[in-house]
Amino acid sequence: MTGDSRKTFLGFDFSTQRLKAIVIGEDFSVLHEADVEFDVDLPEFRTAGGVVRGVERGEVIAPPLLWVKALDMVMDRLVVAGVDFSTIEAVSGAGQQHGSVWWSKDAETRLNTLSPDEFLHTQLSTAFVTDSPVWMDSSTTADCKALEDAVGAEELSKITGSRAYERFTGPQIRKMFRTRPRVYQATSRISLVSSFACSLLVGKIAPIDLSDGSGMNLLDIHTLQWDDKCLQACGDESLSTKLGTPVPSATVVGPICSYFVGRYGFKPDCRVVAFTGDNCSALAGLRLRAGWVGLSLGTSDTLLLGLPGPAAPPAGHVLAGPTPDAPYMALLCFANGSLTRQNHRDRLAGHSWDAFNDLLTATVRGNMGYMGIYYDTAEIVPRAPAGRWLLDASGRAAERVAPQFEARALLEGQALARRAHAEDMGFKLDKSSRLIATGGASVNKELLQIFADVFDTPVYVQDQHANAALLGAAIRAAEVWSVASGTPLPGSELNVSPVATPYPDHDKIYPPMLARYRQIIDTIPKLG
Ligand SMILES: Nc1ncnc2c1ncn2[C@@H]1O[C@H](COP(=O)(O)OP(=O)(O)O)[C@@H](O)[C@H]1O
Ligand SMILES: O=C(CO)[C@@H](O)[C@H](O)COP(=O)(O)O
Repeated sequence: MTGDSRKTFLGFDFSTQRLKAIVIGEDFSVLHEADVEFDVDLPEFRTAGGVVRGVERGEVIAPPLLWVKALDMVMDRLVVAGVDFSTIEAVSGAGQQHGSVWWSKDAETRLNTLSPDEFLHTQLSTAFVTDSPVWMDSSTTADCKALEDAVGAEELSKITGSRAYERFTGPQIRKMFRTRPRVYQATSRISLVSSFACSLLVGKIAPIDLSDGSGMNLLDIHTLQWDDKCLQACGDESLSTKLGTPVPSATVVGPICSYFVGRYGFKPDCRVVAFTGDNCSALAGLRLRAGWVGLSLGTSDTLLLGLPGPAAPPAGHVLAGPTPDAPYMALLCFANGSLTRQNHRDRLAGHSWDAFNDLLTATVRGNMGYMGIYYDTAEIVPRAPAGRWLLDASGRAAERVAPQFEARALLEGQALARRAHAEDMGFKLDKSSRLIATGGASVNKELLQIFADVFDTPVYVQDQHANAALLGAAIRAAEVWSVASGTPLPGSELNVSPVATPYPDHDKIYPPMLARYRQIIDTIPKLG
């Protein structure tokens, strides 16, 4: 459709299990969508849940070529969906946080000279020196300790907004520097998953944005620059060059590269806006108001809150925010989210969420005293190894428990954990609060009902789209383009609708369970 005057905006989400793409109009309405599920659509990479378990305990990686191949695949699906790429004014994206991409010495040249006649993955087959450690990796406990010893645990939290966490990129870089020095030396640049994905779109190594950059234990969230002490503790003098200078999230990184112009028909002046972390993008997509807390139910479960200024939390994280409305944000992440729910759904009810929900409704709130903690993968909050604890009403380990009690124990246990640790981090929740749920599991009303009862607050979902990170990516592209080009856009307000409100007796059931949850986690083993 040449000469079409519509303006559209493209967003990507390179999340843990899939790559999603969305095209929105000037009013932010959704025009087209496509996605690529890594395990199903790219079986040659042999991922399970989008990742590969490494040989070492706690090691979790993903091959960057998987994401490269997925990009061409999702683009082809957008073509089939009828997208006219010549109307796209700007592109942005989100990526799973903390994962690092290790570029080889010739990567920049390869990115600069991409030919539209060949697939990206054939042209970039030698662009990476190793697989990417991702956010589920928990193999860097020794590096976290070394970083905290070098900087001071509280000082690190003051500077970077987080104590040292296994999945954070600084400790991951330190492990690479320590255990695989040749890989470290052979690396020209280190990207986050978000800035790596952006690099493919701009045909050069794109800068790390400040919001996702705050998930590394390397950035001073006050000065918004790399902190020298943290850099020294994690690598050598070449580390700041390998990372490049971080930029505000609202930066136009460049025009789209000629590969996308030649292959898909983008305009040469289509702008690429810095990509950010998926949770940062979700915060942008949810456009949270005061008192609203975001609940992202993707592979991980996260709680999100906009903050007016930086803070030094004892647990959880404070990041630079992704938009001017949210200069800072609080984030609490639980590793055992949807994949853990899905594993136990398969075990207890077969492959159907409806059958799993039937189990949930076959037992009462409070679950006759059965409580469970299910960590299929090492947990982040609290820091604990994989394990499973199921207790009966008298506090004894329960065995051979009927599936309905297990199903509810799993979900009530998860919701109680989210609430307890949110309180510990200082998330303010009261009757006037709202939880705004997003991500794959936010379509499950039985699950959201449990969160409403445990949190003593109604749960809402966004009307426009179930995936705020993806929508947020396209909205960020539109908003940054609008400012940069001086072209006002009509945009649209966020509409949310209530899907679950607390039952009247919830406050008799869940506060005692919350106290019991705290006692139980005191007794389970901890990482480190
Ligand atoms: N009806 C449902 N109830 C609970 N969870 C669901 C439901 N439908 C999908 N999911 C979960 O959503 C998850 C994917 O969510 P998504 O936000 O796409 O993840 P990510 O962004 O991390 O790749 C799957 O692991 C699946 O278990
Ligand atoms: O580690 C974190 C946040 O700190 C995770 O939330 C990742 O960002 C993965 O996100 P999802 O794929 O689960 O949305």
